Amino acid sequence: MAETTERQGEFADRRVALIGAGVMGEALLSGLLRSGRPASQIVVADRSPERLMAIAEKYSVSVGSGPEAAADATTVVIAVKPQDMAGLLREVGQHLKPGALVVSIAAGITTAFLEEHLPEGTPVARVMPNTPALVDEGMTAVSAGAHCETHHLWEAQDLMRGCGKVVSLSEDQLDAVTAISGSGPAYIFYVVEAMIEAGVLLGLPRGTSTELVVQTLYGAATMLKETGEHPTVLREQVSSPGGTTMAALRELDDHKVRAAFLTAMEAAAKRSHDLASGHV
Ligand SMILES: NC(=O)C1=CN([C@@H]2O[C@H](COP(=O)(O)OP(=O)(O)OC[C@H]3O[C@@H](n4cnc5c(N)ncnc54)[C@H](O)[C@@H]3O)[C@@H](O)[C@H]2O)C=CC1
Ligand SMILES: O=C(O)[C@@H]1CCC=N1
Repeated sequence: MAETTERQGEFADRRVALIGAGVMGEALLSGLLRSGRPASQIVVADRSPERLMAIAEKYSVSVGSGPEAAADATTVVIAVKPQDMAGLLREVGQHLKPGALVVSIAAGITTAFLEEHLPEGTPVARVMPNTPALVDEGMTAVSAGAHCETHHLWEAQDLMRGCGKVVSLSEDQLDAVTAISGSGPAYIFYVVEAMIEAGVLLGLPRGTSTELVVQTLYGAATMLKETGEHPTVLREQVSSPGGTTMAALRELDDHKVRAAFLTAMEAAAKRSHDLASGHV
Protein backbone atom coordinates (compact mmCIF):
# COMPACT_ATOMS: atom_id res chain seq x y z
CA MET A 1 0.00 0.00 0.00
CA ALA A 2 2.83 2.40 0.98
CA GLU A 3 4.60 1.53 -2.26
CA THR A 4 1.46 2.18 -4.31
CA THR A 5 0.99 5.59 -2.67
CA GLU A 6 4.65 6.42 -3.28
CA ARG A 7 4.34 5.47 -6.95
CA GLN A 8 1.15 7.50 -7.30
CA GLY A 9 3.12 10.55 -6.07
CA GLU A 10 5.81 9.81 -8.63
CA PHE A 11 3.22 9.98 -11.43
CA ALA A 12 1.38 13.03 -10.07
CA ASP A 13 2.28 15.33 -12.98
CA ARG A 14 2.01 12.71 -15.73
CA ARG A 15 -0.95 11.81 -17.85
CA VAL A 16 -0.88 8.87 -20.22
CA ALA A 17 -3.09 8.57 -23.30
CA LEU A 18 -3.40 5.06 -24.70
CA ILE A 19 -4.70 5.06 -28.24
CA GLY A 20 -5.78 1.66 -29.54
CA ALA A 21 -7.25 -0.61 -26.89
CA GLY A 22 -6.97 -3.96 -28.64
CA VAL A 23 -5.01 -7.03 -27.46
CA MET A 24 -1.73 -5.22 -26.73
CA GLY A 25 -3.33 -1.92 -25.69
CA GLU A 26 -5.33 -3.71 -23.02
CA ALA A 27 -2.28 -5.71 -21.88
CA LEU A 28 -0.33 -2.47 -21.44
CA LEU A 29 -3.21 -0.71 -19.71
CA SER A 30 -3.61 -3.51 -17.19
CA GLY A 31 0.16 -3.54 -16.59
CA LEU A 32 0.22 0.23 -15.99
CA LEU A 33 -2.55 -0.10 -13.43
CA ARG A 34 -0.97 -3.11 -11.70
CA SER A 35 2.33 -1.21 -11.45
CA GLY A 36 0.67 1.61 -9.52
CA ARG A 37 -0.27 4.22 -12.15
CA PRO A 38 -3.47 5.84 -10.91
CA ALA A 39 -6.43 5.20 -13.22
CA SER A 40 -7.23 8.92 -12.94
CA GLN A 41 -4.06 9.69 -14.89
CA ILE A 42 -4.82 7.42 -17.83
CA VAL A 43 -7.18 8.11 -20.71
CA VAL A 44 -7.94 5.50 -23.35
CA ALA A 45 -9.09 6.01 -26.94
CA ASP A 46 -10.27 3.48 -29.51
CA ARG A 47 -12.26 3.93 -32.68
CA SER A 48 -14.64 1.17 -31.58
CA PRO A 49 -17.23 2.62 -29.16
CA GLU A 50 -18.11 -0.90 -27.91
CA ARG A 51 -14.49 -1.60 -27.13
CA LEU A 52 -14.13 1.71 -25.29
CA MET A 53 -17.21 1.08 -23.21
CA ALA A 54 -15.94 -2.36 -22.19
CA ILE A 55 -12.52 -0.92 -21.23
CA ALA A 56 -14.04 1.95 -19.21
CA GLU A 57 -16.24 -0.51 -17.30
CA LYS A 58 -13.48 -3.03 -16.63
CA TYR A 59 -10.68 -0.63 -15.62
CA SER A 60 -12.49 2.56 -14.45
CA VAL A 61 -10.37 4.77 -16.71
CA SER A 62 -11.54 7.83 -18.66
CA VAL A 63 -12.14 7.32 -22.35
CA GLY A 64 -12.40 9.68 -25.29
CA SER A 65 -11.47 10.22 -28.93
CA GLY A 66 -7.84 10.04 -30.05
CA PRO A 67 -7.45 13.85 -30.30
CA GLU A 68 -9.13 14.37 -26.89
CA ALA A 69 -6.88 11.80 -25.23
CA ALA A 70 -3.73 13.20 -26.85
CA ALA A 71 -4.53 16.82 -25.98
CA ASP A 72 -4.24 16.23 -22.27
CA ALA A 73 -1.35 13.77 -22.13
CA THR A 74 2.34 14.07 -21.29
CA THR A 75 2.86 10.63 -22.87
CA VAL A 76 0.85 9.21 -25.76
CA VAL A 77 1.12 5.45 -26.28
CA ILE A 78 -0.05 4.33 -29.71
CA ALA A 79 -1.19 0.71 -30.03
CA VAL A 80 -2.99 0.60 -33.39
CA LYS A 81 -2.07 -1.68 -36.30
CA PRO A 82 0.81 -0.45 -38.47
CA GLN A 83 -1.65 -0.01 -41.37
CA ASP A 84 -3.68 2.48 -39.27
CA MET A 85 -0.68 4.46 -38.04
CA ALA A 86 -0.40 7.20 -40.70
CA GLY A 87 -4.10 8.07 -40.43
CA LEU A 88 -3.99 8.16 -36.66
CA LEU A 89 -0.88 10.37 -36.55
CA ARG A 90 -2.61 12.82 -38.90
CA GLU A 91 -5.64 12.77 -36.59
CA VAL A 92 -3.79 13.41 -33.31
CA GLY A 93 -0.54 15.18 -34.29
CA GLN A 94 -1.86 18.71 -34.12
CA HIS A 95 -3.49 18.07 -30.74
CA LEU A 96 -0.32 16.99 -28.92
CA LYS A 97 0.85 19.07 -25.96
CA PRO A 98 4.25 20.70 -26.68
CA GLY A 99 6.98 18.32 -25.47
CA ALA A 100 4.66 15.31 -25.12
CA LEU A 101 6.38 11.96 -25.67
CA VAL A 102 4.89 9.65 -28.31
CA VAL A 103 5.51 5.93 -27.79
CA SER A 104 4.59 3.53 -30.60
CA ILE A 105 4.36 -0.23 -30.17
CA ALA A 106 3.52 -0.89 -33.84
CA ALA A 107 5.57 -3.53 -35.62
CA GLY A 108 7.82 -2.11 -38.30
CA ILE A 109 6.89 1.55 -37.84
CA THR A 110 10.18 3.43 -37.55
CA THR A 111 10.89 6.47 -35.42
CA ALA A 112 11.64 8.33 -38.70
CA PHE A 113 8.11 7.50 -39.92
CA LEU A 114 6.60 8.74 -36.66
CA GLU A 115 8.68 11.94 -36.73
CA GLU A 116 7.72 12.64 -40.36
CA HIS A 117 4.02 12.44 -39.48
CA LEU A 118 4.20 14.47 -36.25
CA PRO A 119 4.99 18.13 -35.53
CA GLU A 120 8.68 19.02 -35.90
CA GLY A 121 10.74 18.11 -32.82
CA THR A 122 8.27 15.65 -31.26
CA PRO A 123 10.10 13.16 -29.00
CA VAL A 124 9.21 9.61 -30.05
CA ALA A 125 10.18 6.13 -28.86
CA ARG A 126 9.66 2.86 -30.72
CA VAL A 127 8.83 -0.02 -28.45
CA MET A 128 8.28 -3.72 -29.12
CA PRO A 129 6.46 -5.56 -26.31
CA ASN A 130 4.84 -9.01 -26.33
CA THR A 131 1.59 -10.50 -25.03
CA PRO A 132 3.05 -12.10 -21.84
CA ALA A 133 2.84 -8.47 -20.62
CA LEU A 134 -0.68 -9.55 -19.63
CA VAL A 135 0.81 -11.68 -16.84
CA ASP A 136 3.69 -9.29 -15.99
CA GLU A 137 6.16 -11.55 -17.84
CA GLY A 138 6.51 -9.39 -20.94
CA MET A 139 9.71 -8.75 -22.87
CA THR A 140 10.02 -5.26 -24.30
CA ALA A 141 12.71 -3.53 -26.31
CA VAL A 142 12.79 0.27 -26.46
CA SER A 143 14.64 2.52 -28.91
CA ALA A 144 14.81 6.28 -29.02
CA GLY A 145 13.95 8.66 -31.84
CA ALA A 146 15.98 11.71 -32.85
CA HIS A 147 14.38 14.09 -30.31
CA CYS A 148 14.00 11.56 -27.49
CA GLU A 149 16.11 12.70 -24.56
CA THR A 150 17.29 10.51 -21.69
CA HIS A 151 14.31 11.40 -19.49
CA HIS A 152 11.94 10.48 -22.33
CA LEU A 153 13.67 7.13 -22.74
CA TRP A 154 13.35 6.49 -19.00
CA GLU A 155 9.67 7.32 -19.17
CA ALA A 156 9.17 4.88 -22.06
CA GLN A 157 11.09 2.18 -20.17
CA ASP A 158 9.16 2.88 -16.98
CA LEU A 159 5.85 2.57 -18.81
CA MET A 160 6.78 -0.92 -19.96
CA ARG A 161 8.53 -2.11 -16.81
CA GLY A 162 5.14 -2.48 -15.16
CA CYS A 163 4.54 -5.60 -17.22
CA GLY A 164 7.88 -7.33 -17.44
CA LYS A 165 11.48 -7.02 -18.52
CA VAL A 166 12.74 -4.06 -20.58
CA VAL A 167 15.90 -3.59 -22.65
CA SER A 168 17.10 -0.53 -24.58
CA LEU A 169 18.41 -1.30 -28.07
CA SER A 170 19.36 0.60 -31.17
CA GLU A 171 16.61 0.86 -33.72
CA ASP A 172 18.39 -1.24 -36.35
CA GLN A 173 17.78 -4.25 -34.05
CA LEU A 174 14.03 -3.73 -33.70
CA ASP A 175 12.97 -5.82 -36.74
CA ALA A 176 14.91 -8.76 -35.27
CA VAL A 177 13.37 -8.12 -31.83
CA THR A 178 9.91 -8.13 -33.42
CA ALA A 179 10.69 -11.48 -35.06
CA ILE A 180 12.04 -13.04 -31.86
CA SER A 181 10.22 -11.74 -28.77
CA GLY A 182 7.37 -9.74 -30.36
CA SER A 183 6.03 -12.66 -32.40
CA GLY A 184 7.77 -15.28 -30.24
CA PRO A 185 4.84 -16.26 -28.01
CA ALA A 186 2.95 -17.40 -31.14
CA TYR A 187 5.74 -19.83 -32.12
CA ILE A 188 5.75 -21.29 -28.62
CA PHE A 189 1.95 -21.69 -28.61
CA TYR A 190 2.25 -23.35 -32.03
CA VAL A 191 4.75 -25.89 -30.67
CA VAL A 192 2.53 -26.47 -27.65
CA GLU A 193 -0.47 -27.12 -29.92
CA ALA A 194 1.57 -29.65 -31.91
CA MET A 195 2.78 -31.47 -28.78
CA ILE A 196 -0.76 -31.67 -27.38
CA GLU A 197 -1.96 -33.17 -30.68
CA ALA A 198 0.90 -35.68 -30.52
CA GLY A 199 -0.20 -36.72 -27.03
CA VAL A 200 -3.74 -37.28 -28.34
CA LEU A 201 -2.33 -39.27 -31.27
CA LEU A 202 -0.52 -41.47 -28.75
CA GLY A 203 -3.80 -42.16 -26.95
CA LEU A 204 -3.78 -39.65 -24.08
CA PRO A 205 -6.98 -37.79 -23.21
CA ARG A 206 -6.74 -34.19 -24.50
CA GLY A 207 -6.91 -32.72 -20.98
CA THR A 208 -4.09 -34.95 -19.74
CA SER A 209 -1.95 -34.17 -22.78
CA THR A 210 -2.52 -30.43 -22.29
CA GLU A 211 -1.57 -30.60 -18.61
CA LEU A 212 1.62 -32.55 -19.39
CA VAL A 213 2.70 -30.16 -22.15
CA VAL A 214 1.92 -26.90 -20.34
CA GLN A 215 3.75 -27.97 -17.17
CA THR A 216 6.69 -29.26 -19.25
CA LEU A 217 6.94 -25.89 -21.00
CA TYR A 218 6.69 -24.03 -17.70
CA GLY A 219 9.32 -26.26 -16.09
CA ALA A 220 11.70 -25.97 -19.04
CA ALA A 221 11.31 -22.15 -19.16
CA THR A 222 11.91 -21.94 -15.41
CA MET A 223 15.06 -24.08 -15.74
CA LEU A 224 16.38 -21.82 -18.51
CA LYS A 225 15.75 -18.72 -16.44
CA GLU A 226 16.83 -19.99 -13.02
CA THR A 227 19.87 -22.13 -13.87
CA GLY A 228 21.28 -19.79 -16.53
CA GLU A 229 22.55 -22.93 -18.29
CA HIS A 230 22.88 -22.94 -22.08
CA PRO A 231 19.90 -24.70 -23.73
CA THR A 232 22.28 -27.18 -25.36
CA VAL A 233 23.44 -28.36 -21.92
CA LEU A 234 19.86 -28.68 -20.71
CA ARG A 235 18.86 -30.59 -23.85
CA GLU A 236 21.83 -32.94 -23.50
CA GLN A 237 20.77 -33.72 -19.91
CA VAL A 238 17.49 -35.07 -21.27
CA SER A 239 19.05 -37.01 -24.15
CA SER A 240 20.20 -40.45 -22.94
CA PRO A 241 22.48 -42.41 -25.29
CA GLY A 242 20.33 -44.56 -27.55
CA GLY A 243 17.22 -43.30 -25.74
CA THR A 244 13.79 -41.89 -26.53
CA THR A 245 14.76 -38.20 -26.75
CA MET A 246 17.46 -38.81 -29.39
CA ALA A 247 14.95 -40.84 -31.41
CA ALA A 248 12.61 -37.82 -31.43
CA LEU A 249 15.31 -35.19 -32.00
CA ARG A 250 16.63 -37.11 -35.01
CA GLU A 251 13.16 -36.86 -36.57
CA LEU A 252 13.09 -33.10 -35.91
CA ASP A 253 16.50 -32.75 -37.58
CA ASP A 254 15.41 -34.95 -40.51
CA HIS A 255 12.39 -32.65 -40.95
CA LYS A 256 14.67 -29.58 -40.84
CA VAL A 257 12.76 -28.04 -37.93
CA ARG A 258 15.75 -25.96 -36.79
CA ALA A 259 16.23 -24.60 -40.33
CA ALA A 260 12.49 -23.88 -40.51
CA PHE A 261 12.74 -21.76 -37.34
CA LEU A 262 15.60 -19.74 -38.83
CA THR A 263 13.71 -19.16 -42.07
CA ALA A 264 10.49 -18.33 -40.22
CA MET A 265 12.11 -15.65 -38.10
CA GLU A 266 13.91 -14.21 -41.10
CA ALA A 267 10.47 -13.89 -42.74
CA ALA A 268 9.06 -12.14 -39.66
CA ALA A 269 11.95 -9.65 -39.56
CA LYS A 270 11.54 -8.96 -43.29
CA ARG A 271 7.83 -8.40 -42.80
CA SER A 272 8.58 -5.94 -39.99
CA HIS A 273 10.99 -4.10 -42.27
CA ASP A 274 8.45 -4.05 -45.14
CA LEU A 275 5.68 -2.69 -42.91
CA ALA A 276 7.76 0.46 -42.45
CA SER A 277 8.00 0.92 -46.22
CA GLY A 278 4.22 0.83 -46.57
CA HIS A 279 3.97 -2.74 -48.00
CA VAL A 280 0.73 -3.32 -46.13
N1 LIG B 1 -0.57 -8.59 -30.59
C1 LIG B 1 0.72 -8.70 -30.31
O1 LIG B 1 1.22 -9.76 -29.89
C2 LIG B 1 1.62 -7.52 -30.50
C3 LIG B 1 1.21 -6.40 -31.18
N2 LIG B 1 2.08 -5.36 -31.35
C4 LIG B 1 1.64 -4.18 -32.09
O2 LIG B 1 0.59 -3.61 -31.35
C5 LIG B 1 -0.29 -2.94 -32.23
C6 LIG B 1 -1.72 -3.36 -31.90
O3 LIG B 1 -1.84 -4.73 -32.10
P1 LIG B 1 -3.04 -5.56 -31.48
O4 LIG B 1 -3.35 -5.03 -30.13
O5 LIG B 1 -2.72 -6.97 -31.66
O6 LIG B 1 -4.21 -5.12 -32.51
P2 LIG B 1 -5.78 -5.02 -32.25
O7 LIG B 1 -6.41 -5.05 -33.59
O8 LIG B 1 -6.20 -6.01 -31.22
O9 LIG B 1 -5.94 -3.55 -31.63
C7 LIG B 1 -5.84 -2.37 -32.36
C8 LIG B 1 -6.89 -1.41 -31.82
O10 LIG B 1 -6.67 -0.13 -32.41
C9 LIG B 1 -7.94 0.45 -32.64
N3 LIG B 1 -7.78 1.53 -33.64
C10 LIG B 1 -7.44 1.43 -34.94
N4 LIG B 1 -7.38 2.65 -35.52
C11 LIG B 1 -7.66 3.55 -34.55
C12 LIG B 1 -7.75 4.97 -34.50
N5 LIG B 1 -7.55 5.71 -35.59
N6 LIG B 1 -8.07 5.56 -33.32
C13 LIG B 1 -8.29 4.82 -32.22
N7 LIG B 1 -8.23 3.46 -32.20
C14 LIG B 1 -7.91 2.84 -33.33
C15 LIG B 1 -8.82 -0.70 -33.09
O11 LIG B 1 -10.21 -0.42 -32.93
C16 LIG B 1 -8.32 -1.82 -32.17
O12 LIG B 1 -9.10 -1.93 -30.98
C17 LIG B 1 0.12 -3.31 -33.65
O13 LIG B 1 0.75 -2.23 -34.25
C18 LIG B 1 1.08 -4.47 -33.46
O14 LIG B 1 2.11 -4.46 -34.43
C19 LIG B 1 3.33 -5.34 -30.80
C20 LIG B 1 3.77 -6.41 -30.11
C21 LIG B 1 2.98 -7.61 -29.91
O1 LIG C 1 2.03 -10.16 -35.82
C1 LIG C 1 2.28 -8.97 -35.67
O2 LIG C 1 2.45 -8.23 -36.65
C2 LIG C 1 2.42 -8.39 -34.26
C3 LIG C 1 3.75 -7.75 -34.03
C4 LIG C 1 4.48 -8.65 -33.10
C5 LIG C 1 3.48 -9.62 -32.68
N1 LIG C 1 2.35 -9.45 -33.29
